Amino acid sequence: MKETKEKILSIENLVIKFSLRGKVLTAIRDVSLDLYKGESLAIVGESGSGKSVLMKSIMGLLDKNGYIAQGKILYQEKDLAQFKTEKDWLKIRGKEIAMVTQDPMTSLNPLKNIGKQIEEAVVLHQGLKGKEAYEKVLQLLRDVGIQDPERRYKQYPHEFSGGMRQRIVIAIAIACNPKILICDEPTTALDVTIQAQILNLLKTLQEKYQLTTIYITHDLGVVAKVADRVAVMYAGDVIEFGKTDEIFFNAKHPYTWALISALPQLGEKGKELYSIKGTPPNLFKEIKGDAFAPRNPYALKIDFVETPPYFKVSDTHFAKTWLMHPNAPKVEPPEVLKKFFEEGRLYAHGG
Ligand SMILES: Nc1ncnc2c1ncn2[C@@H]1O[C@H](COP(=O)(O)OP(=O)(O)OP(=O)(O)O)[C@@H](O)[C@H]1O
Repeated sequence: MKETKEKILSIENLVIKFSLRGKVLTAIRDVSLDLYKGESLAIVGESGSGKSVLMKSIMGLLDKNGYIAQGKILYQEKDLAQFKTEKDWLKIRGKEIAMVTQDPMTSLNPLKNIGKQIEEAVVLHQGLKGKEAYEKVLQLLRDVGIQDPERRYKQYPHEFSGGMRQRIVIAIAIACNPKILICDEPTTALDVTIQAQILNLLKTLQEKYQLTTIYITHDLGVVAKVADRVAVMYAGDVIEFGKTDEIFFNAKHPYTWALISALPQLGEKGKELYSIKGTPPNLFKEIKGDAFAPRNPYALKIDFVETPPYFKVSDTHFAKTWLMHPNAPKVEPPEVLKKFFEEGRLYAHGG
């Protein structure tokens, strides 16, 4: 992480619920999370763990049946959780906090050339006009690695490959001069080589435009490439967070162990890749204790009764697991992980 510790966004005790056919589902359960200026934070977790809902809440994009039941989202001395109208959100969305999603086709207009689409953002958010706006678009196209921008300006989304379209969406996001860029599975729909190029591009732009970035992903490979810090979500809660090395090579929550064990790099030749057994809890019901307990081979009795607090691993690393309690039995991570942790720590410290 960059050495600045200035907070740019603070989520405090956030609870988000959805009304569905007369019942209530709790998608975010008392989440607190700080985002620091200039950093790149990855939010990881299985499908349904609440990553997208959490991000949508900071952009005012929750579905109509969703609402913030409790908590704060503090940004520049404002509590975004209190925003009620679209007018409020328009001051933040795009302008201060922008988002790049998995499928660029849904954010691009198929009937307009891409130059005009980027130019609209430049005119609206940077107040440029005419030739100046046009030049800015060309510069943005170059910034996102699109060659021959004068010719490309006039082309339509269908004339670009998936990777190129993602670059255009990134150009539109950057055109708004946001402070925070949320990348929601930005490379999931792309093939592996293109994925790497897009991630490199995002890293370069983060430096150039001094962006704070949040990556939502279930791909720990992406995390390793781009993130300074990682927050691991399970069933609507952040169960562990820390610097990327701390999460990769010194994880403490058995759910994080399970996520890392499922990494393809850890697969043994001829053996099926590890996958987490069981299913996440029903979010319509109240969750008692540690939500992961029923799937956790290391679960203690207390895990089924009481929610663990955050235990401190280091100044930057916290884990919500009773295994960290001083009186808990000493439990070693799975064998395959121990080896990975040891080798990783050596590598991470340059030894
Ligand atoms: N509009 C909605 N109505 C009811 N439930 C919803 C709604 N939107 C999201 N949810 C529920 O909230 C929970 C969290 O969903 P979310 O999309 O944030 O998960 P995710 O971690 O982003 O998953 P994925 O990786 O699949 O995108 C899920 O149980 C989901 O079914």
